[in-house]
Amino acid sequence: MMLIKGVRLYGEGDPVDILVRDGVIAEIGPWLDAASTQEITDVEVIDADGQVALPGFVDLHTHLREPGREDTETIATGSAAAALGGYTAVFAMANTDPVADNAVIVEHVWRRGREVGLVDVHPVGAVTVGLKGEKLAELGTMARSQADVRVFSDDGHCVADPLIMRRALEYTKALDGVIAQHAEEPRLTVNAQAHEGERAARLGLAGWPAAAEESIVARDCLLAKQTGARLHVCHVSTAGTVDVLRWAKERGTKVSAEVTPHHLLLTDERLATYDPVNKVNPPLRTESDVQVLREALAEGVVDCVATDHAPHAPQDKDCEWSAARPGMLGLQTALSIVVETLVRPGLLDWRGVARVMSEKPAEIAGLPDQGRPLAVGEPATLVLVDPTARWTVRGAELASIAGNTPFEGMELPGVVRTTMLRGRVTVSEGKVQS
Ligand SMILES: NC(=O)N[C@@H](CC(=O)O)C(=O)O
Ligand SMILES: [Zn+2]
Ligand SMILES: [Zn+2]
Repeated sequence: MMLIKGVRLYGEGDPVDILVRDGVIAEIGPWLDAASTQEITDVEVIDADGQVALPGFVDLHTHLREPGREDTETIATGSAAAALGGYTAVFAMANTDPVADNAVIVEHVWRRGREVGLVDVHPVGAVTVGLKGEKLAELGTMARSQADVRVFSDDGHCVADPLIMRRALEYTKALDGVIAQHAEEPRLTVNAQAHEGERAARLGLAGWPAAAEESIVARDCLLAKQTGARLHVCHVSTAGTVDVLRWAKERGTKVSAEVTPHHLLLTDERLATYDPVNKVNPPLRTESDVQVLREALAEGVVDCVATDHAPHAPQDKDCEWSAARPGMLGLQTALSIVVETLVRPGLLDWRGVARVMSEKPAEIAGLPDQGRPLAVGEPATLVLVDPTARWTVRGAELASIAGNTPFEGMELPGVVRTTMLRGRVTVSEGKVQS
């Protein structure tokens, strides 16, 4: 049994205590120890004075690199990074080696996640065999496997062929699943290295035009509307995509969308140093895109935050810009970036943080026991955040094997003190409990 003392639920109202019994929130009230728990021995007390309690975060977009690139991240190290970031569930993208395009691989990832036990690891199934975009993978077999796959994505690649995309949407509709699309028209991004605009031109980097993203999002929204299937748009990066999403939602399309922490904070101004730590797909965009993305998230046109946590080995990052792989770490810095870019400027309150980091992603993925309200009878799957403390990001100190963070040296607000998964403390005072 556990007693969490002195937290403010969703950062609202007076501080309360939360009694956790058998993995469930058993009681919530002021000064529980004085009354109901008086005779109870064996109570572990968590002093959370001044902290904010939120439902555990859910990341719809994580690259765990196992199997295949265990030199950069494993299910164990990625799970630790996730728990430290306040996450209780993550969706592991399918672009592993071998690709997670069949039941054997997704069951392996699922089982390994359970063994580690720090967060619920849900494998994402590939949409097409080998992410090649040519032939649908066995979506049904993955859905019926132990891993119970409901989110399918070729992330890293776009499902570019409109006919394959349409079939995939029809198929996943029947499975009650969702396609998460990496929206990038490949014909418009051949050799692309940076956001197409003034800065890329000045730096001599080939451009990745906003329209390469927006045209695919528009096309897929039309296909989703026509098929009645659910579409999720990965890592939205442009103001134009927000316009398309707003239009599609207004006409009743079942579309949801995520934005990454880095697209909420960083711009292509970063590229001036040619440091590949800033190379990511889709690329960092402009100040006005960043502002529009923040407002769209606050408003709900963009539904949630997803990290696109993408660990890479030093040899794939500490090299010349054009040779470097795109992607950056995200799990341990996501909350702080959301606090910095949305809570502090007053665009989102803590209730809103719970919505965009926990409730919405759980709903999009169809998870019944994540993103639940903090209420009696609900699973004790939650995170306790110190809202006023600050910390300095050091890539080498993060739990990931790789260290490629663009936030190196930044001092950020919001510190995760405790993470709890169904009553089990996975992080205590910022340390993983394995
Ligand atoms: N975001 C990235 O820049 N890279 C991702 C792939 C992806 O999300 O498209 C990766 O797997 O490294
Ligand atoms: Zn992607
Ligand atoms: Zn990704």
